[in-house]
Amino acid sequence: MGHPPAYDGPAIAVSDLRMRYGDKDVLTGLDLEIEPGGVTALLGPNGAGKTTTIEILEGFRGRSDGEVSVLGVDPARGDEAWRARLGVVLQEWRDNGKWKVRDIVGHFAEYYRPYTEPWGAGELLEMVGLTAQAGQRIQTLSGGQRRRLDVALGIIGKPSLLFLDEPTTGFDPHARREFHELIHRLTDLDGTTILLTTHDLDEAEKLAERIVILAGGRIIADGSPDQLARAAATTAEVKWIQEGQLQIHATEDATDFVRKLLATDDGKVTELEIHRASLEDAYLELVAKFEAGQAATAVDTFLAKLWLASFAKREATR
Ligand SMILES: Nc1ncnc2c1ncn2[C@@H]1O[C@H](COP(=O)(O)OP(=O)(O)OP(=O)(O)O)[C@@H](O)[C@H]1O
Repeated sequence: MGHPPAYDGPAIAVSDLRMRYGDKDVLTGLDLEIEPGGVTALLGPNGAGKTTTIEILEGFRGRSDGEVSVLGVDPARGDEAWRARLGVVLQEWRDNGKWKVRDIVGHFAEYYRPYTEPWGAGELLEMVGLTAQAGQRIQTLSGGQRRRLDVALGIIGKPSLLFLDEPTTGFDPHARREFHELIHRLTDLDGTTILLTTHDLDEAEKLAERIVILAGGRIIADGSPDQLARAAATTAEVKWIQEGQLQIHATEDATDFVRKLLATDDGKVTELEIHRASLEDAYLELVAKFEAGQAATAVDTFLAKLWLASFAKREATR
């Protein structure tokens, strides 16, 4: 009654999305499909285009080219009823700090009422852990409390799809943990799909069942935290000193390599070390190269590591 018809396609479907600012290509052909339910993290270094992507999906930003469907609607043509099915938590937004927490929640609830039955202020503030702050002015909240209010305002209309842009930037470890607990609580709500952006791999691994890595204008890796970790962990780096020289060799079978090395070294190998690359190593290297302005090399190296790993896996299953 008054509610939009149920939609049972993908929550998000993006095909060959392109975005160019002036003469700078930020997205160069992004393909992404997200089924309803669960948390997906869009992970990437600063400047990779995460905010651009999420703002296009939210309908806040036009695109240069490509097909985009969010809850079955092109965001460029989304109406108010469509918007009311989305929850949006921006990187930061300004409001009047003199408002009381309970009052701003009530104000936002009214916006959604023509389309849906919003959360009541009491239960919503309880859910985000702000009951004690209900009568406080926004300007007196801590950073973590402030962010929880942002989330409360994002979910007040019981959205089918919630966007969170860099939700924990600037948090201390305690606030971050509390926030992660809040997200886990939200995913227990009926069928809410969450897409969040972060540049922190640890956060993506803790929060999301699917991690999509964006770099160099496109998606360069996509999988569960476990799948990506396994893909990155297959290659090992063997380091040793021989006749005063540091030697390094990358291999998928470190045991076999070391056995052969020691069988023929005449006792000259010292300081032998085996380091198995982790997803974190691969990702940190990607970020460092990206920040040094070597976007193309960064992506190639990262892909080589994951490719080598998936190739090794294919060989092993033959
Ligand atoms: N309105 C704009 N005009 C011109 N360039 C822009 C605009 N918005 C973003 N950019 C550029 O596009 C690139 C991607 O920016 P975007 O904010 O989407 O990246 P991001 O991955 O969200 O980064 P961060 O993690 O730092 O928020 C950056 O180089 C940025 O400077």
